[in-house]
Amino acid sequence: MTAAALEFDVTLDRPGFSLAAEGRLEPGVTALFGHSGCGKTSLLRCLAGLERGCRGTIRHGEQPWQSRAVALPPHRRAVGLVFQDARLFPHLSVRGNLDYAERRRREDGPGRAEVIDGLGLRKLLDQAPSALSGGEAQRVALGRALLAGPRLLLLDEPLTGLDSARQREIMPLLRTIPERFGIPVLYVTHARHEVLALADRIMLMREGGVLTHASVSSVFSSPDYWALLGQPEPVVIWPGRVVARDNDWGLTVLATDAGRLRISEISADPGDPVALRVAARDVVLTLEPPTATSMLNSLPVRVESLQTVREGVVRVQLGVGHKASLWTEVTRQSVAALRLETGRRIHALIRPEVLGLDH
Ligand SMILES: Nc1ncnc2c1ncn2[C@@H]1O[C@H](COP(=O)(O)OP(=O)(O)OP(=O)(O)O)[C@@H](O)[C@H]1O
Repeated sequence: MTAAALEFDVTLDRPGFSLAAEGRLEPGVTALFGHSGCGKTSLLRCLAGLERGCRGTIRHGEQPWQSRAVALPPHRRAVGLVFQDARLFPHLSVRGNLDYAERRRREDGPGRAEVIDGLGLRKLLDQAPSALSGGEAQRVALGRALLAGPRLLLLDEPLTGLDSARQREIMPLLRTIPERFGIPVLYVTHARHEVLALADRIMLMREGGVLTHASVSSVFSSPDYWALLGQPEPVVIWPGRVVARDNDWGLTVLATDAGRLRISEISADPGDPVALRVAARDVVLTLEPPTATSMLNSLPVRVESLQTVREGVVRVQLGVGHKASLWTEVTRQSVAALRLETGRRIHALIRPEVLGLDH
């Protein structure tokens, strides 16, 4: 399949609501996140060609899907859509639902066996949709969308309504889709943990517009967006990579912009990418690097800024090396005891949490 980006600049006007959204979706998972009613589903419907009132331009690679002169109908856009409810054809078996999608395929796409085995559908082929659990039905819906050979996959809260065990079952499958099939995936969700576990980038919407569109790590690490993300405390996301396993101690060593970190062993191999979340509460400040502590990671840091956020509580921004930063919150008493001021060099003990791995 050709991996091409989707570019759009669209508007949609409804009584009491206006959408004006612009962006470029590269292959990979982009989470579409924002408060209820900000226009996420409306944008998805515009891209899929389902909103008659949608104006503007949409282009997939070199192919215009919408312009002044062109308005490709939904079935010519090769868009795969999966909603919160699986919407399978009830009168067809799982096999029948998949056959239908394959017959509609216009161009090349993933192989039938690859989709069936990749999503664990083989045992379900002869079942009726009414006999499937919610998680199974969503897997079939994904399989059906992929077999139609989509150039863009639009997922509208596909995990909502599933219990956490079923979510854990489907998340790793969703994560592999862009890499395996090389298509952009736009993923609407209200769940922060899904964004952190699945997405490469996040498109943050507010009141019908795109507020920012950038890597998950840069958006989550920026205080500007914590309120909209519903982020309860300061946090940074550090992209990293596994560099080694320390089998003697059952540890995994990671390389990050903040330097090498050690964490409890995870099921990842050297070279694998990982994302680390470090929240304010996982950071402890100390004047000297400790000689022995159960916190595995001690980093030299520099105080970048201090801000009183609540009575007696001071938020401290720390620089780590040249590229990484970190937040913590301390009492006024600790500010005095550690003599914290901008530019001061101290040490931070941190306990990073690894994101997006099922272990
Ligand atoms: N079919 C419709 N007719 C008229 N107004 C609509 C229709 N669908 C949605 N709206 C309105 O358009 C606005 C955007 O709705 P949309 O469903 O795109 O938001 P959303 O961000 O997907 O919300 P949610 O997170 O609750 O699903 C809202 O004000 C909504 O009430």
